[in-house]
Amino acid sequence: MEESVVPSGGAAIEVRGLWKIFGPGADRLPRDLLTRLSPTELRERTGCVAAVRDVTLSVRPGEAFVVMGLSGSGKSTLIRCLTRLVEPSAGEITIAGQDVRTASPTQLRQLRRHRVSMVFQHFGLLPHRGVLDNIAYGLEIQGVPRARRRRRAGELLSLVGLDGFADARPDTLSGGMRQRVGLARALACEPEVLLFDEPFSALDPLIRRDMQAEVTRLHREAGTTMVFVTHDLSEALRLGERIAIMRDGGIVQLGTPEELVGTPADGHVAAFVRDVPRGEVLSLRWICRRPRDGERLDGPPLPSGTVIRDAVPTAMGTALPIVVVEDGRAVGVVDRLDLLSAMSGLPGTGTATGTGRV
Ligand SMILES: Nc1ncnc2c1ncn2[C@@H]1O[C@H](COP(=O)(O)OP(=O)(O)OP(=O)(O)O)[C@@H](O)[C@H]1O
Repeated sequence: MEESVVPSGGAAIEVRGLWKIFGPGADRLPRDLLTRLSPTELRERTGCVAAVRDVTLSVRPGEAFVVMGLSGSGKSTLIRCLTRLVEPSAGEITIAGQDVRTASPTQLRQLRRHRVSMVFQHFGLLPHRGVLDNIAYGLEIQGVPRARRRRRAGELLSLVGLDGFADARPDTLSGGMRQRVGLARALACEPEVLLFDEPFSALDPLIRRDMQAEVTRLHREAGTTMVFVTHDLSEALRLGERIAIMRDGGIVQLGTPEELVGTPADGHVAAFVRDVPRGEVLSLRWICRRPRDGERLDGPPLPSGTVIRDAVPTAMGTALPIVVVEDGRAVGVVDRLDLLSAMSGLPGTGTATGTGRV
């Protein structure tokens, strides 16, 4: 094992106490000053910006993880710090088993070429090369022989649905097609971790949905760890198994879509998720409650992971409470009123808060 390859406790990405300060004398600012001052005070007193502010997070192998926040909240800086495209001011980062902060230039190069790929909003394609050669570019840098890299690039070309465009120049393609080329190029190297910085925000809404579905499919099939940066909540909910919401460089809440929608940590998160259709995100696991005295328990069973919307037809077909089942065991009940109140965001009649499980 190389010297700076450290165990990361099984995580694909481990970030601890990460800071990135931009501005005059940024790296000489004492830590207690940084933690004491609000973002505005820091800017006014020192002229510096804490783009990333004491971020700690851990991404599991094979997880689809989203970093979300408004413009200027620090998402891009955070994701760029992961491979030191932006040099962090302080903190620890381990990615694909590599201690990034102590990595030598050679180790960093190896990491970026072989193990971690990045897909950018503006594609980053080489304009003078055809599609196939663009896809093969990462393999070329790795020193893969020409015949092998062209064969692999050809496979990826098919995978992203661009058969027949091997020789086309990027500027003759639509935005969606160019993003597919960017994605194929990132996938060609079979990275352990894929980082996406607002990959779909330059695309039309329909193409954007196609690409999101494509990436979700690839994620399911290949199981690659993926981190997405986005400012779009519906994209975050569609792609992310867990979502970190950033504000002023820090993480305000990190959780599953259900946790963010069901129990937003503060007014900022609540404002973000206010318009989310709760019936499409919250599951029966979240809203089920203990049976009341005398309540019948011979109603139809449904798995606890069923989202509310999908439970509606069953609820319509019975007057009895639905029995919520997990691992072959009843964990609670929900009736029509519980479903309605959960969908509307109003408090239920019983204890349907996710805490009332049997
Ligand atoms: N190179 C830089 N020099 C100085 N300040 C910077 C630099 N890069 C980013 N910042 C500042 O750091 C903060 C976070 O920026 P960042 O681009 O990471 O946010 P973001 O959430 O990705 O926003 P966007 O979605 O608009 O890209 C902002 O206040 C930004 O102005």
